[in-house]
Amino acid sequence: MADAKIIDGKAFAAGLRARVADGVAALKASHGVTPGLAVVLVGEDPASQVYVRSKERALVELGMNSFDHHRAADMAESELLALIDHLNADPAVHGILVQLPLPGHIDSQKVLARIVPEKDADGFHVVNAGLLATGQPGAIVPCTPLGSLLLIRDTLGRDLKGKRALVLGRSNIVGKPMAQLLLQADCTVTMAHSRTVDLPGECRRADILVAAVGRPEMVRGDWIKPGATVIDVGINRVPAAEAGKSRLVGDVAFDEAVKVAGAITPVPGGVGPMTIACLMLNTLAAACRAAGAPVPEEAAQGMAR
Ligand SMILES: Nc1nc(=O)c2c([nH]1)NC[C@@H]1CN(c3ccc(C(=O)N[C@@H](CCC(=O)O)C(=O)O)cc3)C=[N+]21
Repeated sequence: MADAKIIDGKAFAAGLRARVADGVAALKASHGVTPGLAVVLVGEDPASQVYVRSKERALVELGMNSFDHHRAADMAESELLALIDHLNADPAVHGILVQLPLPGHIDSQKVLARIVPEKDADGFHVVNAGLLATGQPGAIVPCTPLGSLLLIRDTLGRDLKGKRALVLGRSNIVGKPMAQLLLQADCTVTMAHSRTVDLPGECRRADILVAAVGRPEMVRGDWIKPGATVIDVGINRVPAAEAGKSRLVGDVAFDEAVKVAGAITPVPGGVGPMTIACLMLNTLAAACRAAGAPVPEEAAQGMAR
């Protein structure tokens, strides 16, 4: 069999960013509103600094306002909550992102719960999780699952009815919302995790396999149904052959899987760039809702807007 089609998330994300930039320009023209995202970074973790910088760059490129709030790792939880309150009340801020993980002395759930749901650009607030789970209008969908669904629809077409989907991983930020989106799209959804009996067998039944467990190259080629669509959410840094160097690998053993799958996302260049593009889309959507303008269809994914 021919090798799988490699799903170019980087190219799709570039197209999505261009559509968001058009939406930003249209909202400025129609309502005089410039979408703004506040990015809150606590501490000096180098990986977090890289992500935050790429988010800020994307915002400016797309014509949006970027409000940076970098704070020391030892800031008090009460100070962070006060900053969130301030951003909640600021009409120029349409989205708020608190970069995770937070330092250990800060309760992340408490901080995320403080963001007003309408400004929760990550879609992590329990209100947004609940709106998504119950299929109600106005849900902000988490960026990585949203980006993954856009790639799945671009590969298989809009109609995913009756397909068997398996989500490997049950986190609140990827696995659970991914399963909700696929269910909303009329897939038959299985959620698998570390305690699943016969993980390879479960995976082999899936027409759509989404791997989000954070274990480097855990999903092997013989776990994959021939022709399946494989979405690899994992971004794992592992030692490279050359001493002292590292490389990025996904949760899927790509070289094996590419020989079996029908289509597969690479790491890097797959889901990662979609996460940032969808953060831009969610910020635009939040600004549209705040202004009473129509919300882009891509942000809603078939749910009521
Ligand atoms: N509140 C919050 N929201 C997040 O969305 C969030 C977060 N905290 N904390 C950290 C993780 C991680 N994350 C990534 C985004 C883009 C890439 C990405 O673009 N990756 C590139 C490669 C990057 C590289 O080369 O290092 C790729 O896969 O092609 C990766 C990881 C968002 N996160």
